[in-house]
Amino acid sequence: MAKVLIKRLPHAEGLDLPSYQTEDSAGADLRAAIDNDIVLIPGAKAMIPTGLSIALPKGTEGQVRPRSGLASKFGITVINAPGTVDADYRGEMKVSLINLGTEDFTVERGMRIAQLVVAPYIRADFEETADELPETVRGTGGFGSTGV
Ligand SMILES: O=c1ccn([C@H]2C[C@H](O)[C@@H](COP(=O)(O)OP(=O)(O)OP(=O)(O)O)O2)c(=O)[nH]1
Ligand SMILES: [Mg+2]
Repeated sequence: MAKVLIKRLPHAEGLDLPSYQTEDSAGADLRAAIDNDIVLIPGAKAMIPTGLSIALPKGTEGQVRPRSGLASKFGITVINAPGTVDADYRGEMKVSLINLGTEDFTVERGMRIAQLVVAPYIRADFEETADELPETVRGTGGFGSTGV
């Protein structure tokens, strides 16, 4: 368990903090901190505020991922999935939703719209080389090179 400090902005007053729904859930659900309903017509997108700013531990990122129920039932997903919340970001966390379904979808205040996975990452020290890259069996094969 990593301690993550959260700052609640005024428009998140009364809403639950991100919460894990079961003991071993990887994602903590994020809630919509909106005053009025937002109707997403098919194809429409909207940036939904969470009303929260967070300070993730150094060396971790927040991955903003879709909820599979909203995606499979209604076609509601996160446009930039997985969104990246940097450990040094102190602005409001937001969720970019899009309606890929065929019906209008109404986002209501407090609705659990996406989930946040806190994950470790490593940073690369990118170094250009004039030599060949280390050889591998795969080589340049990709994009279906191993068949379906
Ligand atoms: O789903 C998301 C994705 C990003 N962010 C915030 C936190 C993140 O640290 C910041 C920047 O995100 P990103 O690097 O993905 O966007 P960018 O377009 O590269 O913006 P920037 O130039 O600010 O890095 O925006 C969110 O609140 N939700
Ligand atoms: Mg960026």
